[in-house]
Amino acid sequence: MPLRLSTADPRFEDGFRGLLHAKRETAEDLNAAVADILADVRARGDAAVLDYTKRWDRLDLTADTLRVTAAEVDAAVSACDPATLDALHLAAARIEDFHRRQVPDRQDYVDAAGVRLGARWTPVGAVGIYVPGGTAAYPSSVLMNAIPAKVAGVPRIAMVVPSPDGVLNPLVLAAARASGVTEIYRIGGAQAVGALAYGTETIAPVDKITGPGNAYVAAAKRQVFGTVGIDMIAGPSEILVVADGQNDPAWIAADLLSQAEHDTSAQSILITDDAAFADAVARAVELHLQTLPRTEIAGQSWAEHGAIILVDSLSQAVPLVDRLAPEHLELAVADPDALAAEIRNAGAIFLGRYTPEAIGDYVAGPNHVLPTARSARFSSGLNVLDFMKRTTLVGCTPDSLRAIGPAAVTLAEAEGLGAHALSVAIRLGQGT
Ligand SMILES: NC(=O)c1ccc[n+]([C@@H]2O[C@H](COP(=O)([O-])OP(=O)(O)OC[C@H]3O[C@@H](n4cnc5c(N)ncnc54)[C@H](O)[C@@H]3O)[C@@H](O)[C@H]2O)c1
Ligand SMILES: N[C@H](CO)Cc1c[nH]c[nH+]1
Ligand SMILES: [Zn+2]
Repeated sequence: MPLRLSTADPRFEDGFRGLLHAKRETAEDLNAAVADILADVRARGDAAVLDYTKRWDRLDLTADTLRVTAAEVDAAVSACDPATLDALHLAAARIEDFHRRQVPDRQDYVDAAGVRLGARWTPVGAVGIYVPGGTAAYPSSVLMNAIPAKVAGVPRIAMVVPSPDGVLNPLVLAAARASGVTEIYRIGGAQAVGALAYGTETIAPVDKITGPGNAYVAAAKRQVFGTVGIDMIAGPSEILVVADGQNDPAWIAADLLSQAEHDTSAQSILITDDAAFADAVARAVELHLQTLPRTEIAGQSWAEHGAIILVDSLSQAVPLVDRLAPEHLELAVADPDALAAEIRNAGAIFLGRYTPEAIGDYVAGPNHVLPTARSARFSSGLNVLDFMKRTTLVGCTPDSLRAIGPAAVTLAEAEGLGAHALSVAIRLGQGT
């Protein structure tokens, strides 16, 4: 049974702290194991990557077979069902269209003192995309990572995907082709992250690594941060549905299970103001679980991390939503815009009864790589700017330097930094 809570519950006062994912800590021994793998990859390059791939993915590669060839990608694309490829291309086109609107304009102006100011955006030079492949492969996640990089203008997009026992999902390779990936390596885990960060004889280092993965991948991304940039540490999926009693319970139950089926630690929560509806959703979840394919994962997730919260009125949902800061928020209510306007913290909001979260996972257009574990309080989903850098521009003339330079000299002297003061003053004819 998932947790049943109401406003009468004493835990309501503290925002149901027990529901928050505070326990998702990486174990120290896992961190140590990952540090060893990274150090080994740094020291031994390809040889270390090949050893770990043999050990963890049961795949005996050589430096020559690490990279997936263009002919293999051709064969994979031919092996895909045409209708599935059509769906993939529709998704890719919609995702690209949405992300194109995020490309920033160059900003340039001359201020009142005559100083030229501005900022220019340049793409990251090389990006590594991690595609998890141990137990489930997500072609949609390839699109969501690679397309914003392509739209940003990143010239080199290197993808890594583990190939346990030599098996690669053809649709993952088709997605790579559809989204502008320039090279693919059949490796995974911490060793793949290390290869992308430090480079090996075969794999040139990248500047930034994005993409989800298991605990080893997440720990490796944390440890290489600084050597390279990373996007975020995306944890298990989360869905929070705020629904009134006018919804079909079977629809809402399916929505809750859509994220529960990702992972046994995924979190699915319903907040409603209708007790009879809450009961009906709980029953509908049990019914769906009898027929769905990933029922073991979804059932465990729902039992251990599912919750139904009964509130007196839906306005009481607002502070709870903000406190839980969910990755995905569905507002299945009559006026979703009014409720959305009240909410500060959510990775993505799905408005109205006809907008299931799953539409955003695949074809809506916005990115499905979103902040989890309450990080929507301070961060946003993956986007084009994650693949670009902003460089500010300043240009003074003799006159504009004369206008603002003396204040810089004064502040430099106040900080006791003589060379700073001199480098301005000397141009004003004041230094020696
Ligand atoms: N948030 C998202 O958008 C999103 C999308 C897809 C997947 N995911 C998550 O990604 C994860 C995928 O995990 P996965 O395991 O299936 O694939 P994975 O590709 O992340 O990990 C597989 C690799 O883990 C390494 N590994 C396994 N056991 C190891 C050990 N004992 N020591 C060292 N390395 C080891 C191996 O190198 C293997 O190649 C899941 O947690 C899933 O929820 C998240
Ligand atoms: N919902 C996941 C992110 O939390 C992304 C995904 C991929 N495929 C299906 N769903
Ligand atoms: Zn999903």
